[in-house]
Amino acid sequence: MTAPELVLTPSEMKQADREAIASGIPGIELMRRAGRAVADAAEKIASSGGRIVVAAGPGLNGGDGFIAAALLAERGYRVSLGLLGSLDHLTGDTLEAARDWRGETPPAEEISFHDADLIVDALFGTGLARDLEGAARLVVERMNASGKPILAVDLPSGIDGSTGEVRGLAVKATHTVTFAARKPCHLLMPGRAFSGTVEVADIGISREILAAKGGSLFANHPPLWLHALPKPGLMSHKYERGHTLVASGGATRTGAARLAARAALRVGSGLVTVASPPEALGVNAAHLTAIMLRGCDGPEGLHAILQDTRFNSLVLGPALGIHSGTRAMVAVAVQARRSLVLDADALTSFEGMASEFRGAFRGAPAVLTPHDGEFSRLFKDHPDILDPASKIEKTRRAAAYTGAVVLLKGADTVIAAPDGRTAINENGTPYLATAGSGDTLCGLIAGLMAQGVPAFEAACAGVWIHAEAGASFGPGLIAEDLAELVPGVLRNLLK
Ligand SMILES: NC(=O)C1=CN([C@@H]2O[C@H](COP(=O)(O)OP(=O)(O)OC[C@H]3O[C@@H](n4cnc5c(N)ncnc54)[C@H](OP(=O)(O)O)[C@@H]3O)[C@@H](O)[C@H]2O)[C@H](O)CC1
Ligand SMILES: [K+]
Repeated sequence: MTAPELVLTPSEMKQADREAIASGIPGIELMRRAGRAVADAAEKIASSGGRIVVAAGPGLNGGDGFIAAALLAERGYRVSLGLLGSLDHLTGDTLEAARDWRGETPPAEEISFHDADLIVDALFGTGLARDLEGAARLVVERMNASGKPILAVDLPSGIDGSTGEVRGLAVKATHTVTFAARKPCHLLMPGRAFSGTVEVADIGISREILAAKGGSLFANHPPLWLHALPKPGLMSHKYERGHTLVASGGATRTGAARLAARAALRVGSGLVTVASPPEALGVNAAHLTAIMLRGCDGPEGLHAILQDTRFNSLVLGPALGIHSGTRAMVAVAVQARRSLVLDADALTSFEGMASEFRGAFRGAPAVLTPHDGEFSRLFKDHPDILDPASKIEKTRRAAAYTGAVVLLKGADTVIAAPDGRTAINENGTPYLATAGSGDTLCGLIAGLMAQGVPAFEAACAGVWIHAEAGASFGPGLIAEDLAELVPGVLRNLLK
């Protein structure tokens, strides 16, 4: 089975580099391999004998650029190289790499990109330390204005490797070659959009070293959680596949719960029940068939239903209303220690009250699924959680604080477990930004937990399945479609 894809932060990658060097691969050799991978990638983009312009920076990223430039010239390309900063200031492996290059080294701000078939961006990689200004900014502006294909070395210059943020200005690359493992900026927005097609080149750093220095951050793909998905056997009974309970809003706000319920059923929860306020029983009954229905009058009603221990997984939040009654429902659910998904109103009802969530979810598996706005409202009195520039860091801190798996939604959804395991999702589609889409996601996660899938794996799998379903449909997608697309996604996954 394929191993999960490790993603390393720039500082983890630096440690892995050091470890690889300590284990006997000289730094210059790592750089030569990196430079060769860049040259190989350039050859796939620019036709033979074409013109390639390399912009090299003062650090090791620039060193990779010198190696690539020298190799491409040897291979018959017409190569020119512009250097940011002075040749006299180059040191270490970069200086050694520069000696391979036989051509001129005019200032990068003076080289022309207009007749290039390909631009190689080797200005800055993981060592970017501040916003682009002056000469660096000028070069990047001209590269972007050229309209030529740009191959970024390691990452597009100006993008922060650990957060994916633009530091003032960044290269808009069409291709990126990175080394050993992807960095967060290749998956997080906006870095992902600036990276173009990303290729990971093996430069001989072993997976053992990568896993020892990184090991807690992953790209969210099936190898991360497929092993945890249930595969119902011939003898399995619907009660063994769990019973998901979804709380419904009032008479005019019932659709969200039914969307979640349908998704839970489609993802394999053996039974699913909508818990409905008495006044909404009629409207819910008119729309439900395979899904069961129970009257549930507020927190007391929920408490009574949960006396039946077969309800093992709950969704609370979609369209429940923002008020103390919703807080009381959450309290009942937490006390009952069932698998729990909290979304929407169940989060916003705790605006500025995150302290009530402190460690609250340590007793049973729980997943919180905020979007940015819900996250900011919930943790508004917690700058330590809201302030980090990195979405990964924010999500991890929220998970550590609450003891729940936290799933911070977006084009680059991040899922973090309290133990630090974190995944970044990348198969999303803009078509998922449609009313009710989040309700469906809650149902998928709860339905997986009902079947015994642990919270982190359920959240990761739920996000991926949800996005895959959305992407398979494309334009015109509405939330009602999503649950119906789940069987096709599962069929492919489980075959
Ligand atoms: N296994 C690997 O991944 C390998 C990666 N390699 C390459 O190494 C780079 C990282 O190299 P590093 O030297 O640490 O950093 P950079 O080259 O990205 O940048 C550092 C230099 O850039 C200057 N700098 C930083 N920010 C700015 C800025 N905003 N404006 C101008 N100059 C800037 C910095 O100067 P300081 O004044 O801050 O010191 C440095 O001079 C990695 O990305 C890979 O490409 C190796 O080849 C080995 C294998
Ligand atoms: K770069």
